[in-house]
Amino acid sequence: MRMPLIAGNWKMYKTVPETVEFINELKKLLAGGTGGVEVVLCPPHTSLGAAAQALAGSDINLAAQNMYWEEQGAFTGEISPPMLREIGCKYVILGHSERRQYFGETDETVNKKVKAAFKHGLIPIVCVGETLEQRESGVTEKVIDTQVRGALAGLDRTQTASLVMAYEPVWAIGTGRTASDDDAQKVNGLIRGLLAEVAGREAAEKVRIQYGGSVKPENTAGLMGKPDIDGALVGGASLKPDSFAGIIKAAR
Ligand SMILES: O=C(CO)COP(=O)(O)O
Repeated sequence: MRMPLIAGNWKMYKTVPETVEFINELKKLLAGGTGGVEVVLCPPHTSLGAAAQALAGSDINLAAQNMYWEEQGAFTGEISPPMLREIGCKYVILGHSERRQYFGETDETVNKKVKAAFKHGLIPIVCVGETLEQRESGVTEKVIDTQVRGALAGLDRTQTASLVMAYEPVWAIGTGRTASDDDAQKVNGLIRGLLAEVAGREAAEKVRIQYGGSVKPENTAGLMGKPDIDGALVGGASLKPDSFAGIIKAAR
């Protein structure tokens, strides 16, 4: 059985005091435990240290939203995998559509980052997803195929089995327009099939594949009821402790 994984991607929101306040509130809301659901918070880099301290002793894990692939060097403005490990991250989101769209990330750079994550003991949450234009022109499957194979090129089976995938259709991000449960399942199932092709069925069955795009407490249970949807990567609804806790509870 795959343990559901609910991750809150805060994007470029929350100062340090806001981060600490959120975590203290969330811990109260989840005082009875996370109920067999793995919970991950992905604050901006500036809040990671404070988040790690506030989360100490809880079973909530920490993720970064991005990183560079080199260990150190003259790369102004970048953060390395060992720096994320040192500050307490277990996961790192890689290849988010906003990184691809606004910061020039490609399947090649995502692949370098995925390999660097594994080298330094971080678990990548690899994001893939089509734009509205691509969906409407009928190339969703092709886009997902290219992104999945590109991101995972050169990984061994053990690495592939341990990563997390997130299907985030770009047209559903921040728009209030969620993919239907069936549409999300269709692409998540496609992703699992691709994982089986590149790493074998046994590895593919271990991978948690999240859905992301306007996830809210009200639509979580329907999505989670689908066989290949193993969690959610939540943006807007992860910014308030009560709605994020509502999603975690609905995923149980
Ligand atoms: O991009 C997302 C999570 O990474 C989804 O964002 P929203 O939940 O705000 O649509």
